[in-house]
Amino acid sequence: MSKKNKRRSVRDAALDVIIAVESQASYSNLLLHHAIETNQVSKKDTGLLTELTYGTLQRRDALDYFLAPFLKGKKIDAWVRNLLRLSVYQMVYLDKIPERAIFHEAVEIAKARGHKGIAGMVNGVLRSMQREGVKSLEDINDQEERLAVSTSHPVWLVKRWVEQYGFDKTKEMVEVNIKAPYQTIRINSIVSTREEVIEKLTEEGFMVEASPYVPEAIRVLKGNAANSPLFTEGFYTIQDESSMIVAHVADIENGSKVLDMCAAPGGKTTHMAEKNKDGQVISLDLHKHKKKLIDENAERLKLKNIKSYVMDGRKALETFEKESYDRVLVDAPCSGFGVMRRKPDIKYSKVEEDIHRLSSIQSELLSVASKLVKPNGLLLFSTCTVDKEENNENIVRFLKEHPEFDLETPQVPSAIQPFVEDNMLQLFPQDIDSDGFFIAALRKKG
Ligand SMILES: C[S@@+](CC[C@H](N)C(=O)[O-])C[C@H]1O[C@@H](n2cnc3c(N)ncnc32)[C@H](O)[C@@H]1O
Repeated sequence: MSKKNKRRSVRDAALDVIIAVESQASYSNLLLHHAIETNQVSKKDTGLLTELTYGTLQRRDALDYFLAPFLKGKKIDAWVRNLLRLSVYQMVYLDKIPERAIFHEAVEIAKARGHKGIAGMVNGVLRSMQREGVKSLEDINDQEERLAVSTSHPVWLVKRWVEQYGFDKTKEMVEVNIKAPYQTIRINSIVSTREEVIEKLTEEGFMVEASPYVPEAIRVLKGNAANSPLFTEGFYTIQDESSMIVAHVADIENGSKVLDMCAAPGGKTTHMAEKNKDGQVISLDLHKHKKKLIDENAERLKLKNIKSYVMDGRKALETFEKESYDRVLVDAPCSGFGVMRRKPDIKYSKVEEDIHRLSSIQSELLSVASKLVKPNGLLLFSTCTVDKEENNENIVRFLKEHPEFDLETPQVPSAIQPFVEDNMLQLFPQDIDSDGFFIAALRKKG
């Protein structure tokens, strides 16, 4: 079969990704990447595929709110609900797609996946919505609930954030969370400079600019940097700007012994290894398939000073010697509320109980890490989440239980300094238009 024959309509491909995300088969970014890589839609349609998939996932609750009066509690299959969501997303939020094209595609997909009866129902719902218009979000009286539905965040999470950070900050955050993120890359300082990479990518037709916040970061405004040969040749790594700040805070002296306890896929391990050419980085991860990602990244970036192990960080003391590392990083498993822009499924899969469970794992990892740091060494704690229980409160408790540590002012790039508060860095996604992220640096007394 020729490649052309294998191609499917862009909306059909988007629907598959949305259905798989809902059934928790995988993360949206991985599924979307797979659909593009396996050439399911033509190159020119990849932008639309991304927009339809992310848009529908990002706005799920608002779309359900618009659909509810037309479904009148009718029981429908998950794929039909998702087809309706996909169609309503285009009707309400995209103005370049003619409604007749949306209806036609929806009916064709419904016929192909179901039968004529379902196609008729889908057509009926969409045409009624077109005729009668959608319900206003202003009809929701409670302002926190309105904010939650209009930006499709769980109500409990919006209420929790309002309590922790106030209404205005929460509003800014949830509004940014539904905007498309752009890609950023971190140059490999061992093989190149930021200027050289910018020049080469521009020659290849990418639209890029230097990050105003992180010295080794480049923002990719047009194009997918994973498709450039420079990526395969190890000139850079795809990584969010917020994540890059960790290696700055680690303040590594070349020749140090570094332990990264939760290291896969190796974003921070490789960054720290680049800053520690004559030293060593030991990288642990709980999962075998993830350790492989660390090794692949180290090889691609031509870094020889990384040694990885499959290991539960909480058991690291059974293998590694006490007080033998200059730097220990706990880039902990977390609720991931800072990366909802790139992984919208996080909004629908996490429950409040996850926060308590994760916070206690983080605390266990910190406790083990504290024993592995040398006197005068630094213990670094980071998460890609926005939640006080997982972040600030873990650090405050740690300091109470470990008087041998002091909380140190984190050494962040100068443009990030305004965001440091009480010697901890909690970045919100709206701060530098990047992932929400938390970092604390704990110095073991000499
Ligand atoms: C936030 S991610 C790390 C991202 C990584 N530091 C980077 O910059 O690319 C957390 C990682 O911790 C791993 N993990 C979860 N629990 C762990 C544990 N008890 N010990 C070691 N690794 C763990 C997960 O498999 C996941 O890869």
